[in-house]
This record gives sequence, structure tokens and C-alpha cells, in this order.
Amino acid sequence: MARITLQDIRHAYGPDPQREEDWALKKLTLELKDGGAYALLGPSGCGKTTLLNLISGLLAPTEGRILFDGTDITDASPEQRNIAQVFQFPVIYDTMTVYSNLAFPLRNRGIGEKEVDARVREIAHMLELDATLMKRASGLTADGKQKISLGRGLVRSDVNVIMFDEPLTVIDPHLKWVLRSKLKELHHRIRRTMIYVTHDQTEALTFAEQVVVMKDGQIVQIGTPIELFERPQHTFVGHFIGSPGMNVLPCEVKGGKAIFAGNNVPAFNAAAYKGNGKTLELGVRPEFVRFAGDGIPVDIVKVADAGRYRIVETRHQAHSIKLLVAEGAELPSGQARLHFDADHTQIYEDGWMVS
Ligand SMILES: Nc1ncnc2c1ncn2[C@@H]1O[C@H](COP(=O)(O)OP(=O)(O)OP(=O)(O)O)[C@@H](O)[C@H]1O
Repeated sequence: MARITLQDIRHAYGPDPQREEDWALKKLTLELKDGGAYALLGPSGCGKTTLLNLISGLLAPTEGRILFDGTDITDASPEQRNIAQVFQFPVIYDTMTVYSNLAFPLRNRGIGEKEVDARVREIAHMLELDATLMKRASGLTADGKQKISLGRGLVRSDVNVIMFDEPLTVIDPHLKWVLRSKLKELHHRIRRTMIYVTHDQTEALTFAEQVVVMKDGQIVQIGTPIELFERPQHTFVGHFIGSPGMNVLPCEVKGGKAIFAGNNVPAFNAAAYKGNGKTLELGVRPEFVRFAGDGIPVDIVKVADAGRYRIVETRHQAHSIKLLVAEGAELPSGQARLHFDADHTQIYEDGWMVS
């Protein structure tokens, strides 16, 4: 296991990067704790795979250093870094049995058969592969084959880090949630440093203790699922995480008070605003908006059933504001007034939360 440090890392694929957009990964410093469960989360093209490949050694950074437990491994090969990787698609030997596939990474390192057998059976049991252990891998479904890939990634106990790159893509939707929770459980049991790359917020939030949210080659926030929900440091995090995402509304701040379309809106960090950023916005998640006797006047434009609650879309002038209302709770019709929970209403300056 290892603590992973990325020091002033930057990466460009082309030669001679000049402009900001030439960098696939903008300058970042990041420390991943020994034994932590991390997710790299962000939309396609934000730099997740680039970051993962820099850690695994498939790519050499244009700038900066990478350390494992304080030792500089920037120039070390992927083999020297001692990493296990699970990819989007199964990487297995079709002609071998499930058992031999799982045993392979261990036998390859000269581990004794007694230990091989114990590890293989333990991992197979965790992944519910016991019944198929002596079957040929070729006979398994795509789900089953990907479980073998996961098992091969998890079976060694001497790796510095286990990396998962969108590992559940080929998994049937109904099995996805089973494996998501299984991986979390596995992390609790084996406590290896794990990095999980995904663009799916549910996967990231279920698996990780710390989620690294990325956008345009930059890290916009690192936090626990609760921190990302309660205190998005950037409007992008507010939008990207949550369903529906955070309401982001234009505002002004005067004398330490936020004003949205002529309405005073208490916001927990309004008094901290001192700058003169180009864009000022307030953010409040639909979970922290409620109907009230007085407050911002709105028209109700749409109600969508989402199971245990309804998503109500309202409009104030040209601005859409969404809120969640519990199933069975009474809904006003036509017009209503909204109250934002001040502790969960925050001001953003040029996209970043004012602090
Ligand atoms: N081999 C390459 N050569 C040139 N540019 C690349 C290369 N690989 C990635 N890029 C560019 O670097 C940026 C980051 O890509 P990266 O694959 O790291 O993003 P990602 O978040 O993993 O996306 P996805 O989820 O689609 O895999 C993108 O603009 C991409 O076009």
C-alpha cells in the first residue's frame, strides 16, 4: 500500500504547450492517503484517464513529480510501481478456468500454492464466484468475466494501489448496484489504496470516501460525498452532483446581504464577499428550498414524480428554481412563495464559493 503524492503535476499531449487549453491536465498538487478509497469523477474529456495513467506510469508527466510513500517514482515503469488495474472491459484468459485466472497474478509472483489457494477462494467468495471456480472463463457471461477482472485486480495483497477505470461499464444495470456496494465492502476489508475513475456520480459517491471532482483538466473539489452535497465549492460541483443539481441564480451582494431579482435572500457566506468578480451567483440545492407563507413569489410550472418525492419546477421572472417535495405532502397550485435555507444557500464569485 502507498500514500501517493502528485507534486506540481502538469500534462500536455502535444509538444510545446503555450496556451492554457494546451494542457490536458492543468497544474495540480494532490495527496492520496495510504489505504484511502478515492473516486475521480467528471465528464468525458476532463482529464481523469490522464491523471490515472500518470499515477500508473503509462504516461510520463510533462512537469512535476510523483511520489509513493515519499519516494520519487516519476521515472519508474508501471511494473516497478506495483499497481493492479481493472479496465472497462474484461482482461482475462478465456481458455483458463476462473480459478487459474484469479491465481495467475499470484503464481506469476512466485507465491506458494497454499497461499494462492487461500487468496483465490477468499476473493472468489467475496465476488460470489465460488460456484464457477472450476469452469472455463470462456463460458461465463460478460458480467461474470468482468467479475474475474475485478478479482484479478483485488487478489494480490502486495500492491501499492488498485485502480479501477470505469469498471462497471459492461455490467448489467441490476448487478451494478450489487458490485458497487461489494467493492466498498472489499475496500473496508482489505484497506488498500483504491482509485476509481468514473463519470457516474452514483458510482463515485457509493464507492469513495473522498471524491476528486474534475472539470477541464482541473480539480474543482476534493471532498466526502456529504461535503460535495452540502458545500459545493464550485457551481459545477453543485450542478454535476445531485439529481436534480443545485439551483444557480444570478445575484448581487450589498452590505453583506444577497439580493436575487430584487428579493433579499439570506446566504451563509454573503458577509464574506469582498471582491468584485465578474459573475456573482447564489446556489441552493432543491433539497434546501421549501414552500413558505412569505418569500420569493413563483409560478409552479411542472411537477415530476421521482418515487418518494416530487421535483417541482417553479419560475420567478425568467429564472427556474427547483425544489423537492415529499410524496403525499400538499402542493400549492399556480402561485406560491419559496424560502431558501440560509445555512445551505451560498454565494459564488466567478463560479467559486466565496469564503
Ligand atoms: N493520446 C492523446 N493525445 C492527445 N490528446 C489526448 C490524448 N488522450 C487524451 N487527450 C485529451 O486530453 C484531455 C483529457 O482526456 P482524458 O482521456 O484524460 O479525459 P477523461 O476524463 O478520462 O475522458 P473519458 O471519460 O472520455 O475517458 C481531452 O481533451 C482529450 O481529448
